[in-house]
Amino acid sequence: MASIFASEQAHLTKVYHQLEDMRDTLNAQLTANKTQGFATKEQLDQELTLNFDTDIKTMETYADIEAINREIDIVNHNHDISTGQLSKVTTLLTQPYFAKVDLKFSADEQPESYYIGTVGVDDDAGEPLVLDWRSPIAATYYQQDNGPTSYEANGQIIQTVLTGRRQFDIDHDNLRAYFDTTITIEDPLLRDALSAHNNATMTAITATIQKTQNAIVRAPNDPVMLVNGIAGSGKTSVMLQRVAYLLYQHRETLSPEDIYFFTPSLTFQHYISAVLPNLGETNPISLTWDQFIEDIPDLPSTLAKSETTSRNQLDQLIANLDQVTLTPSDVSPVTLLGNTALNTADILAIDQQFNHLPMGQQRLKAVQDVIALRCQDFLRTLATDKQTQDTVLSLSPTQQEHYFGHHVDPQTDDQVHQLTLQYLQQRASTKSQNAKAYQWLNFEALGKRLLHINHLTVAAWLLLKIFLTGYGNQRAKLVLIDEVQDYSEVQLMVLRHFFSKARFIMLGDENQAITSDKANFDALRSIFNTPQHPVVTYDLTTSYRSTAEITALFSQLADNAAVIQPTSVQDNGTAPAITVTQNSQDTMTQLQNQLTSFTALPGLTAVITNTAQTATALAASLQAFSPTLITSDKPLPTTGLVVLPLDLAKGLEFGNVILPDATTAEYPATSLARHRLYTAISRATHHVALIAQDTLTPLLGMQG
Ligand SMILES: Nc1ncnc2c1ncn2[C@@H]1O[C@H](COP(=O)(O)OP(=O)(O)OP(=O)(O)O)[C@@H](O)[C@H]1O
Repeated sequence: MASIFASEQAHLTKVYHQLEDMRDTLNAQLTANKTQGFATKEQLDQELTLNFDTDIKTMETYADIEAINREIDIVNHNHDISTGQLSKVTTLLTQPYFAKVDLKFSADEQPESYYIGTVGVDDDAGEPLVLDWRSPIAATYYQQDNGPTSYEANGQIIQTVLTGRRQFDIDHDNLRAYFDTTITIEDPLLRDALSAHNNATMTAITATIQKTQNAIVRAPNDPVMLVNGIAGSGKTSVMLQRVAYLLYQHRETLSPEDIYFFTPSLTFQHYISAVLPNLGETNPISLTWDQFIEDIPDLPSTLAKSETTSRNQLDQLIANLDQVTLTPSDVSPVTLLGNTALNTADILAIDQQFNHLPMGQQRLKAVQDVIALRCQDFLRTLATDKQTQDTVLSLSPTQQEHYFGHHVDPQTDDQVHQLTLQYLQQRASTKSQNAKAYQWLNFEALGKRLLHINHLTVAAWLLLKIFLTGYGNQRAKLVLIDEVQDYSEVQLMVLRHFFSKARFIMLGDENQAITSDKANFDALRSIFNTPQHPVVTYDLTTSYRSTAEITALFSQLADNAAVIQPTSVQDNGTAPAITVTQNSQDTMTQLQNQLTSFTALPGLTAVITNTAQTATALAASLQAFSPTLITSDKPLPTTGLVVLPLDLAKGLEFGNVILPDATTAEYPATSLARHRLYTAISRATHHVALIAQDTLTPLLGMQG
């Protein structure tokens, strides 16, 4: 054993030196590159004479500029390559690798060893020094199939034999321990990771991704994927690893700006924000549902925020749209610079020109195009107006620059007319947008008329606009929805159609549906299924977050309690503390005692309340503990006490959790309350305490 340790330490030392050499070489290259960059710039300043006197001189000048631009491009390109490489080497210098696989490719050859790290780098000879965890060979580490196994590279299945699988605990160039996981199914690295007390920010799980989780990280790129996993099963962690994996696999075609990530809260966005950067990747575009709505331009403020229209009504509306005939109340006049360019009758007449087409995108696009032409005609006529022409002729030099880009001196009537038209076009396009983007179509009025309702909802307005005009985001390639059980059917319909070209990955746990009227997973599938591409579901049933005792407590509240397993590597913890108090003073004393003991423990302590009002009131009365009251956009502190309502605790975790209002009144015997209690308890990693004044929630009857 000692000799294995010594030889692994020797290998690590060697790799570490190579990495240090690479870092020094890259730094030197970057310095040289910078010097060359300055030299090129100086050359540009000194040598380049801009001469546009004749056509030939102009062409020569352009050729010189082109040549210098090429040199600058080369310098920039070299700079980007060196910076990218340096960032990888720097990442590895904290921990060069975390695992090794020994693979035997043919019976008569010795196994080859591959060291796996957070990123990959090659040595000077172009041989892999450390393999990226996302590389094809690294799949054998995660699949954990000792003996014959295979992996896929460039579309080919490569057969091999896994003869060794070793994990390392490494700090810089210091090997602290190694574990041969072919010998034991224990996962010491996982145990270490789970006993850590870092609650303020989520950390990547690269070294310890489990087999079922790996199947999701490396899953085929199906159009719609649903990860159905119990609390703490690693849904968010796995999905972030998958994003890093997809960005690596599809580097040429997928970039972070193509990915939209729907999160439950801004606090949660802060919580996960470091994971991908630590994996060397840029975060995708993160947004909550509310941010998504706020970003929609032209959304009328009069729309109803709460959803009163059912999916069924919206399905019917969409199905019958092609039969719709526009009426005067459905359209608004088009005004240009304060003048009515087209009134409602004009617009309806244009629509009638296309009545051979069913109502829908094609027809309305045709109407839109004609309206745009008519607006141009209108401006052309306006440009003949003498007074407007005089205004143009008396524009100051600065105004001329603004409207035309240069000074003007029209000589003929025709030139004056042209300039006036240009001037009006400029003003019309910046000041009056209503000829654009179907603003002549009053979706709100149309929706109310068709649905026979007085208040149109945001979702109905959006769906109408999407189906009638093709409105939406067609650039997004991947949409991720975390905590998907908290979306209604109508919200999911909107997202599915708004991001019409995107693949979807949704993560959720029906046990954590903490508000009523949300879509269950059968409904979700019915929204996203297509005949060619049914939703592909992955189940995660092992919970990693909490001690066995806490997992047992929240598991009994699940709809599918039987399938939930605690992870076998979690150390034993302490029993949950459940206290019933007699009066409010007693409750406060219990809470303070519990806080005194919890805040002395490692990790964040959270008081999770059922409502935001209780959180605010409690935070005020617990000043002695210097609590941080978490409001929607606050990041978590690194230590101490936080007080927050359950809806803001979604997706987060805390070392120690207290539920101060575990009463019958707050958590009655309903399935919604059961889901809320399950969600609240499952936020705790190490310790949980429940306090109930008078009567404990009947949902925990067994704990009496
Ligand atoms: N393979 C793993 N290795 C190490 N830690 C893991 C692993 N899988 C999950 N965890 C840890 O378990 C905890 C829960 O993970 P995560 O938040 O991703 O789960 P989740 O299913 O999204 O949770 P929830 O739905 O309850 O909010 C995190 O601390 C995460 O680091």
